[in-house]
Amino acid sequence: MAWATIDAPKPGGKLRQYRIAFVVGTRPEAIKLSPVAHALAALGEPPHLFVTGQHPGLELSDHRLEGFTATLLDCPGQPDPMLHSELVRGALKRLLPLDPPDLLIVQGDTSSALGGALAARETGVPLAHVEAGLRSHDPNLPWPEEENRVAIDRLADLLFAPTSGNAANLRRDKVAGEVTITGNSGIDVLAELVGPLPLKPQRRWWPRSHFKLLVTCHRRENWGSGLDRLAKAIRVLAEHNIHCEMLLPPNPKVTERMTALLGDAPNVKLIAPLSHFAMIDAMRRADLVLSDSGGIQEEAPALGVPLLVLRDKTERPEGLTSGSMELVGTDPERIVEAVMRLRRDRAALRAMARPCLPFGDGRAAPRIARHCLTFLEDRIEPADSLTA
Ligand SMILES: CC(=O)N[C@H]1[C@@H](OP(=O)(O)OP(=O)(O)OC[C@H]2O[C@@H](n3ccc(=O)[nH]c3=O)[C@H](O)[C@@H]2O)O[C@H](CO)[C@@H](O)[C@@H]1O
Repeated sequence: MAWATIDAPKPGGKLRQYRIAFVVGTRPEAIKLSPVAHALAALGEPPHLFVTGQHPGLELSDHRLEGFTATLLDCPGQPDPMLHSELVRGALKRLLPLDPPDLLIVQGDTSSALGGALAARETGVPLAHVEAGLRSHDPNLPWPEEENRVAIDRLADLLFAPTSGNAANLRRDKVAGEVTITGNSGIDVLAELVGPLPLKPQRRWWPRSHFKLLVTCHRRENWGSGLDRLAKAIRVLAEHNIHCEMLLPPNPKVTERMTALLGDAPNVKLIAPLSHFAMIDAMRRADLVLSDSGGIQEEAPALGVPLLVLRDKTERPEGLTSGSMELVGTDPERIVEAVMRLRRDRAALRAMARPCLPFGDGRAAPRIARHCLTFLEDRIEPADSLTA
């Protein structure tokens, strides 16, 4: 494995170069780990990336990660996410002992993150979890992510909780590792893309000929009948002159189904996956977003974009408390009622569109990077000085 090295003395006069590695499997992991990688690099500790291949089309350069050394694990996502975790775990169990990192960092709740966490534990590599403590308190919603979160948090030495509610979940679970509230690094990325946070309210809802929705739906729980119900709601809304941009996810099964259900619907435009910048722009241009995504629940409040969440439960209740989003599930009547109500009631829509920061202030990554270094200094340097 090629570790990036820096010849100059470390900031603070230290000569020790730590070896920090990340596991990156999916687009949201790349989005949220990019600012952490850059914050570590700014402290003289550029991380090495283990890219699992869970999302085969993932381009590191789309997320400003191309400058970091990387090992490709060649473990594409599997229909059975548990099998995928096993593949990542096996690949890393072979690689980590060859040149062990001082710290392995995983993010979120993907099968890549779980595989990385298990491999770290089994090879004795300390583990940090970015985005720790999220809980829907229902092992099936979302599955397997809720189980993955609980398992990773139990294994981690360092737990970076985005919010105080996430930290409370971790205390309730009596995790053994050290918990720090940092904010979500996904909000740091928004600050890079749209400018300093908090944003000023920008939406006016001047009378327009049509009301515009942006819709994303990719969660496993919504495959099958959930997609049928959502498509039914969108057809009804389109008949009421509500224009809908439906974002097709990379998953071909979901894309084929949505194309079959909505390909010919008037006022509905099906669009291919967008770059993160284009996605944020599309969210800001929509009057209302409908989504089952986790990351979009964090981004919408910060951008001041009203959001209806196409799920029955969320692990991000902070967005509900802030008034930026509502849970509507996938019942067509409930979705249509909520959209029509908000189209009529502009005051309610405007109240949902006040930019707010329940998931972090945009400075999570430097906090996470500093904590990682403090942990390594405390852990490694005393041992080094004993053997010197
Ligand atoms: C159920 C759930 O919440 N699952 C998790 C999932 O992602 P999550 O559900 O957030 O995954 P998505 O695929 O929706 O990715 C969301 C991110 O991708 C961006 N986007 C979306 C569509 C598009 O065409 N282009 C684009 O750039 C969004 O702006 C957002 O930043 O993995 C994340 C990373 O571990 C976790 O934080 C989430 O908890």
